[in-house]
Amino acid sequence: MKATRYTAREPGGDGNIHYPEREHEVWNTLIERQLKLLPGRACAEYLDGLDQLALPHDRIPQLAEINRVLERSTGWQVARVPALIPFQTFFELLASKRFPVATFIRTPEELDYLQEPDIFHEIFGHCPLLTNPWFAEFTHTYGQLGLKASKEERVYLARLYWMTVEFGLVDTPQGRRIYGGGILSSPKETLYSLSAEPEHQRFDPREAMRTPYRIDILQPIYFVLPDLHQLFELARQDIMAMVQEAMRLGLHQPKFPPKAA
Ligand SMILES: C[C@H](O)[C@H](O)[C@H]1CNc2nc(N)[nH]c(=O)c2N1
Ligand SMILES: N[C@@H](Cc1ccccc1)C(=O)O
Ligand SMILES: [Fe+2]
Repeated sequence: MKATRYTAREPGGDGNIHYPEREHEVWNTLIERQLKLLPGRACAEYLDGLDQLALPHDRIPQLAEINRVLERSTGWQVARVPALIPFQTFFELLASKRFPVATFIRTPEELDYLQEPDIFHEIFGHCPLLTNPWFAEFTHTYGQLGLKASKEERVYLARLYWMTVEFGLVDTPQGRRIYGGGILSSPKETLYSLSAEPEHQRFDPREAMRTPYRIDILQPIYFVLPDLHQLFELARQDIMAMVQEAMRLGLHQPKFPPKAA
């Protein structure tokens, strides 16, 4: 696990996390910037979830505020974690309808894009869609499968997650839209993902699982769902059989340069 450059903050005696003013300012800059960019770029289900969350602009929200909305809509909760967590913990959380939130926020220098999932990524990027029953069911099923999966199967499942929940796009009658939380929390990747620069492929679960990725660059390829309900359909199919097929067919060549050592 890559060492994180950030330190997650813990709650004080009153149960609240006390962030310094400069960190609330990063949140404010990020949310104001993204709220200008996302109309016409984020999918309707995400924007609906964002309305339900009614996130504050002037401060980093407390996890309890998020939980009140998630509890009411899909029964999900957010769970405070220190940073990137191991697969085992990650799948245990998702399998119990808890989403990991690392309680640190990026520095102004990394505002447009950072390699680690900070609180803005987890809350602004992922939580709005966790108010959507279909998306919540897919994520819950995914966690349960991950828990039962072998080490090698988990690597294929991670690619499926990466190409959907993290970096997925969806075609809609109004045009191509973003649903992946990893894009929605990055001003830079929001614009880049819908541009002609990256490759766009029609979503196929096996192809997604065969496609290697790096977490420290803008993605070279995005998979596009014909509609968001397809994720719900996928949760009802035999994903582990698709994992076996992807393993048998093997990995595609990486579309990115090897990571500088
Ligand atoms: C499967 C997924 O892509 C990734 O590997 C997991 C692992 N650990 C994580 N840890 C945190 N805090 N947040 C995440 O989104 C993830 N994602
Ligand atoms: N790159 C995302 C954060 C992220 C890190 C790692 C995995 C997924 C997303 C952002 O800048 O907001
Ligand atoms: Fe994420």
